Amino acid sequence: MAPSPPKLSTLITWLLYFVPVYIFILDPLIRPFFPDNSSSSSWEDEDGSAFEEWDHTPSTLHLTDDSFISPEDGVPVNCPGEAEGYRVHLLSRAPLVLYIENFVSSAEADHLVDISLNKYTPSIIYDGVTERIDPSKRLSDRALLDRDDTVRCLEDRARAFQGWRPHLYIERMWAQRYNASGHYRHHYDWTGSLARGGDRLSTFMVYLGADCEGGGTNFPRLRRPVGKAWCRFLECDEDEGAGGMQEGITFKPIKGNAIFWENLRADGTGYPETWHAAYPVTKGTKVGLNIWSWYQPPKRRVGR
Ligand SMILES: O=C(O)CCC(=O)C(=O)O
Ligand SMILES: [Fe+2]
Repeated sequence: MAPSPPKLSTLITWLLYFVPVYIFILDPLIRPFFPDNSSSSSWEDEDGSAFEEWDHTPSTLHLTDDSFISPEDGVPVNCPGEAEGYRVHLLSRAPLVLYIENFVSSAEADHLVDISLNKYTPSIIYDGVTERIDPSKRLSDRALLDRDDTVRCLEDRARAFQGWRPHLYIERMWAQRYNASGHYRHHYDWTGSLARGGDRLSTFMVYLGADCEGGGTNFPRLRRPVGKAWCRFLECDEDEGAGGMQEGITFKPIKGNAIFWENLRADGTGYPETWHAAYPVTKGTKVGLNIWSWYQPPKRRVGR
């Protein structure tokens, strides 16, 4: 006698078991074998328009080009005005998000602002094809910093912070200045371009100048840690201007402090949780410093 087909109720029961097994067990297991770089084509702003944030985009990634990255060229590191040390606080494990108090000293911050003056040009965005100025998405000025002693010292600090990780390249540093109404809409710093030669593994967002109101750095997909301890660094409901309306967490601009986060998972795909924005400055001026680290996977030797 042919076996009778399973009853509908049995099928539904199987499905109810299968869905959580797939989501929590099978999918995480097979995901590393099928890296999802589709995120590279989903650079979407909240209004649904394609939007990327590159400051400088080589048509092919040349991580040896010293107009784009800061090669380790053996120049001895001399750190004028360096602070005693910094303090690190863990905000999230995956993605790794760390808050660094006193990452640059006040003297270093002032020096970096000084050398950025007279170098500012309007910040651009890049949509994968053309670079353009679009103040509705990014309204700020940026300055490429010369690699003087302080900048080299900071490159060295950023490398050390990341354990002198091999295959990591520090991008030339840009200062970014926001005056009143300056902002940067939500975006990722990564692009899903690892297979094409490299991607931004990590970001240090350093506050060099914070004589401003507003201008917090918002991560709508990160959750605020419990307790009040983080309210020193994060907008909390009682903070004026926080308004209780903001999604996720918002870091207050505090001179000398930095947020560090990893953009890429171990398999090279980007973390959606790193979606972030610079909220509008409502008064005064904010100056930030981006330190981006690129990762370029080692090339496999053929025939071994
Ligand atoms: O200025 C900020 O708070 C964030 C800046 C930023 O996200 C960027 O320049 O990529
Ligand atoms: Fe960013």
